[in-house]
Amino acid sequence: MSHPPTRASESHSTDGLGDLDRDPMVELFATYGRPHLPLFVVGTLASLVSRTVGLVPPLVLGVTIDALLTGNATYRLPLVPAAWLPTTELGQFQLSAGLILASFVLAVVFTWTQGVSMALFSNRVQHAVRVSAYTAMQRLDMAFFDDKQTGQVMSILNNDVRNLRSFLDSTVGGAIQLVVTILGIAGVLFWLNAQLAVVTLVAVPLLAGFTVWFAREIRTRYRALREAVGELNTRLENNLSGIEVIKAAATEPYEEARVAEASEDYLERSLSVVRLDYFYNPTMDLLAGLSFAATFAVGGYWLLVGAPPFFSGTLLVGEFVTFLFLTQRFVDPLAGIGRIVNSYENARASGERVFGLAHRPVSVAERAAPVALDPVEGHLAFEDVTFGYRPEEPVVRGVSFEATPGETVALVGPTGAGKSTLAKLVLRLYDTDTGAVRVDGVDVRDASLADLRRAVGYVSQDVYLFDGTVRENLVYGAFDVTEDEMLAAARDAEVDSFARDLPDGYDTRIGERGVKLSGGQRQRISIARAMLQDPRILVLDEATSAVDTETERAIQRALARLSEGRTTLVVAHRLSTVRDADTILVLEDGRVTERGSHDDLLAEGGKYAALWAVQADAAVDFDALLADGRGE
Ligand SMILES: Nc1ncnc2c1ncn2[C@@H]1O[C@H](COP(=O)(O)OP(=O)(O)OP(=O)(O)O)[C@@H](O)[C@H]1O
Repeated sequence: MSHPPTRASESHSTDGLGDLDRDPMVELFATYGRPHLPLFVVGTLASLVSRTVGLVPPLVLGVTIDALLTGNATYRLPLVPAAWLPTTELGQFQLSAGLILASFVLAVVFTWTQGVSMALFSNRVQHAVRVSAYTAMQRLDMAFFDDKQTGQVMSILNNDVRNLRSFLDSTVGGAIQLVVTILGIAGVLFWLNAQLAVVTLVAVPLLAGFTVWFAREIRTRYRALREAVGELNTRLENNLSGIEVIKAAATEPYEEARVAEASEDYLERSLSVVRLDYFYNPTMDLLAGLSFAATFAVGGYWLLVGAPPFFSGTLLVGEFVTFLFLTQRFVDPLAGIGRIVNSYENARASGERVFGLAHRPVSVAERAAPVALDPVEGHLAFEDVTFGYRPEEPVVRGVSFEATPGETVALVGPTGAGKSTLAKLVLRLYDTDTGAVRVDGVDVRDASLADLRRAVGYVSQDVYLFDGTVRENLVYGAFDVTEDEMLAAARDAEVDSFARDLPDGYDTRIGERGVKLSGGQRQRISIARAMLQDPRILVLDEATSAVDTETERAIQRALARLSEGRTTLVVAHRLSTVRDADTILVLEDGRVTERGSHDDLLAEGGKYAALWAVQADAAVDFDALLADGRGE
């Protein structure tokens, strides 16, 4: 399973994503959260108010007990001037009951406001993060996509982005409430009885230290887990795409085992998170419980026996009840810190992956001031080009050739010789290691990428069609063509003949990747697409797969119409294409070993001539012939 590193992974760490220069969570808030700050502020304030209001019932309860039930103190409410308070006991009791009721109603209203604001905030941020992660992904080098499995990228764009949302939605609100509650209650506890508060808070440093350890431990486990989600997605995505092969080869049990293996790996890593969580959470609960028990023991002793050693003053029953209520509200959130740290670290691992896409350096990028290629004449030149997918293993070596506008250059050679790679270099899907590819004399690295790719039409070996109608696929990339132009191209590319017979004509949906069409039909749609793009330079990677003679002829006619008057670089598998080319390059192991027109090469009597002499079929078996030529 291990591959030697390629360009995509050599300069990067574990997962081939870019290194972030700041914490992913800072990036999340500073870049994506900021535009929706009002929602966040409303949510936070609502959360603060609902928590503060929540403190009212225990305070009122304590005061009521001490003033009205035990009669140990006068009826006093914090922050309320004594003159405003009722003087009769019944009036005071009614005020207490009213305050308790009002505080519950207000808490509900503000909790609702907080929930709605945070849900809007998190969903909007999710949308912005997803769109920007997609944009970042799209600009990455082809080398990234060669290396990275679709499932991994999908899991970043889907699962990891969603993970960030659920963190913002449930955890951020919870964390703010928690901080407010802990700080607020700690303050009130000190205000009520500083000596007893020390007993309650003595557990806090322990809890904090333990939580820091937990956060560190769980971070690496979450990173591994996010990776495993990607691996599992990759497996599933591969199998869905290859379902036909699986069924045809009857490899269902084998694939089930492979999916089970990936799922088990995911399970293992989830469990490693869960195990840590299940050690941490009860320990936190225990420490919090001890803090409550200690408060109860010390306060109870104080009430029953008198001030314990090192303590002074008196404690009232109502005060103690308030204190215990608040202590309970203090220790519960303490125990909840774990859930928040957990969710934070999970989101952080997702954030690293999502923002890693944007921070990944791109080598095939436009210069600051790119040269416009508009209009294009169509002069194409390769100057001593060397390129390898891994720089130490060149697959194109010192290739030079030139095609003046309107000329056709055919590339022939055995499989793996580097023909398709040369074709891709014209589009600048990769950058050359040495030498240069020039269009109209401009090095493609200096040219505007959009101009370059508009100027070069590419009909690849494996035609990719999008799920959609025939019409949508025809006009893909040339969206503003008229109906007549579309129909003319469809006729020229011999699409019209079959499109009209489809159930809904041009509006027939062709399925994912165009599965509802035959290979030859897909090929012709891609030729029509190139016609509508009307490029000055054409790169044709002829399909090697055999089609029937009639289809073959239709494709040939379509290609001939398409390449008319355009500079054409064709990876040729058919004699007709080769014979009519202005220049033929024989490529072997990345090098040009013969070059010239068909007649020149025949006269030369080299490998091409030998090949031609024995070639009887329409498709050329360069492999066998060149092997014969070498006397192997
Ligand atoms: N994306 C890639 N990443 C790494 N290596 C690649 C990649 N694409 C092709 N190669 C390797 O580069 C070499 C040249 O491949 P290329 O597709 O250019 O050959 P070709 O002459 O077009 O072959 P064919 O006639 O079979 O299409 C091969 O050894 C191949 O394994």
